[in-house]
Amino acid sequence: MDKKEEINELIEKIEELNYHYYTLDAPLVSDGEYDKLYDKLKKLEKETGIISNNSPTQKVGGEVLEKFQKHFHISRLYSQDKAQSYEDLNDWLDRANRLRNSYNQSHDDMLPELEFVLEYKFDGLTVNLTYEDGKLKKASTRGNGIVGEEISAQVKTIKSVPLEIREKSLLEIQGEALMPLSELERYNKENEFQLKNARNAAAGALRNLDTKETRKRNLTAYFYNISTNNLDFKTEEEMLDFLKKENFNIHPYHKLVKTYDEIIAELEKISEERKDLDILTDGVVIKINDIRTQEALGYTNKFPRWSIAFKFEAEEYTTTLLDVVWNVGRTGKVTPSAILEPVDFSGVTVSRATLNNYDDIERKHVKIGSKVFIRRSNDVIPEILGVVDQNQPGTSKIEKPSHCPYCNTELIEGNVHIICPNSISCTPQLLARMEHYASRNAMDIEGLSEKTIAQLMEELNIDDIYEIYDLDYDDLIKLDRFGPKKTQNLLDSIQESKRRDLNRFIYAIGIPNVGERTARDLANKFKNFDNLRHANADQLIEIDDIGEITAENIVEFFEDEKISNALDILLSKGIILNEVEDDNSSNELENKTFVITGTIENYKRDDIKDLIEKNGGKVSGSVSKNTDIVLCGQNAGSKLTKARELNIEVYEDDKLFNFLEQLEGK
Ligand SMILES: NC(=O)c1ccc[n+]([C@@H]2O[C@H](COP(=O)([O-])OP(=O)(O)OC[C@H]3O[C@@H](n4cnc5c(N)ncnc54)[C@H](O)[C@@H]3O)[C@@H](O)[C@H]2O)c1
Ligand SMILES: [Zn+2]
Repeated sequence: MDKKEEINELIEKIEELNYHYYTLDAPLVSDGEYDKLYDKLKKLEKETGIISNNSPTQKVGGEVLEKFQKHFHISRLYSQDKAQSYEDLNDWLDRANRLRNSYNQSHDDMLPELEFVLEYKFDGLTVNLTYEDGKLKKASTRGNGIVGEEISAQVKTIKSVPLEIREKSLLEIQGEALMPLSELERYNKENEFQLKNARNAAAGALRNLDTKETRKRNLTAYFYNISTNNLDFKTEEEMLDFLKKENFNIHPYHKLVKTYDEIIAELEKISEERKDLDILTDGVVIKINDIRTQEALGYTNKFPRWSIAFKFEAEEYTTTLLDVVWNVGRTGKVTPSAILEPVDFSGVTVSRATLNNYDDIERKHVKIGSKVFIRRSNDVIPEILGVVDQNQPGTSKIEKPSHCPYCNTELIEGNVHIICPNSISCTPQLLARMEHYASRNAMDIEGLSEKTIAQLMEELNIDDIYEIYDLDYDDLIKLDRFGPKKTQNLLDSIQESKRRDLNRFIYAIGIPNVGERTARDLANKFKNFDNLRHANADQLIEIDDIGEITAENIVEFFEDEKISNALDILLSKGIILNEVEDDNSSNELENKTFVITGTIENYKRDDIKDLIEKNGGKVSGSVSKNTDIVLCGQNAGSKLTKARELNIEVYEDDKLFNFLEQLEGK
């Protein structure tokens, strides 16, 4: 195929994708895949010089739907030029500097050294608000940058959008409407109709004539730009200040930097932190701070020359679901795991994804052979967001298993999960229980890894945890990969694990719903294991964080004859539990919630968490109005910003270290 044909084909394909994305709010491919096609087109256009006015590279995407009133923007709205690498960013900086220098050579009113404001690139739907006489007159989508769709009623469902402001002159204010990820999760739990992704969920909500539906999605919005000739801002920062004073929601993250190195340092930080945010961001927008420089640099057909969007690696992809396998966990839960056509996720090949439970499969209409959207955040196993097309031909239903794939026992239906009730001899259950017992935060038996446990089960017929205490040198030395040293080390660590704190043991035996924290509470209250075994539900509920269900779980666990016998045998192996004494822990931090952020020199996060919990406090992963104190190390990011915003007490530097030392001294 010659290049011209290839260009035409790409244009056609991209136009189709644009239509599904911008007009229908239901994309056919992930952004990463779209960007690849787009970049290919740009490259071919550059190579051949054939650039049609109609090419998607030459215009802002998004046609208006008939069902909406057309809205003509007073000032044009633009897209953003993109940098996918530091090299691209450097090129942009060079260009901006060249443009500034050439301006300065021919003008007396010299432009200042470049400074940049960094903001999140919010991944939602652009909204343009028109204010006149201090009142919100109209709200519209961006559309193609010249004409958008009027969506005033829809935008007014966003509680934070001010209906009145103090400034009386005519203003157009741009921001991005977003559906918080927590809201997306809530919505999908509560509704039959499943939203696949927060970006399309926000766009679909605002471009919906039924404002009841818009309201149900609890959107939020962040604002970042004003187009006007009536106000005289000198810098981007001044403009943001103005927005803030007028009660627009502006994101607490915006940072003024001067050098390329500073920009890179921020990008590195944000690429990590954004994963903790409750909104989607697909990059950082880097804008020249000085407004006069912005004006001097101007615009292309499609974007400002004075700003650029640095895009992060895509987190979403599409691929085909090939099969579903069912795994059995420690408590007998049988959960589905999707086998995918391998897909390259910025360097990592992904071939599996979680599917939570059978309800999840049904709700998301996932079938064998479905083309699915998957999302990978942090390092966790990717999840399946939904299918591209519910009515895709050639797919087949995923059957719900009736018998355990491992032990063939008939499965029972739990609340949400299917359960294999054979806790005695179902291999994966046993293996997971033993692995949990031996894990670092439980009995901490070094060397007793999943792999070794599997080996012991298979070759020595170990089928309950107490049997490990009977192992001797001769048993182990004959196993594959076991030399004298490894054998002795494992025997030593098994011996050593016989003496542990009571709370570790309570955690290790795997009572349903009893995590580390509850185990500690139980140990503190009941002092020794016997008291706990004979506790009744009323006594258990006296503990703050234990509700009726957990209390019931605990009582049932100890009443179970098989469990009780196994525990008796286990204890008879010479396990000595350090009973909790009153002065062993303090309740100094009772009812206080802490958040840890940044790197704290000489301390591991887990250890700090331990210290706080030992003293009765709680540690949470995110800052909210329920946070009492934020412990702040180096390179702290958005959590710190949020803490300052909410006026939450922050311990850092000396104060932080004094506090930790005091706790350690307890
Ligand atoms: N999956 C698909 O099929 C498909 C199809 C079309 C487009 N897309 C996605 O959309 C992108 C192109 O869309 P686009 O042209 O709207 O550009 P864009 O979304 O990449 O960037 C421009 C937009 O960013 C917004 N923005 C967010 N935060 C901002 C901030 N702090 N300051 C300024 N602007 C901010 C503005 O609304 C602006 O219009 C593609 O790269 C792709 O990721 C995907
Ligand atoms: Zn089973």
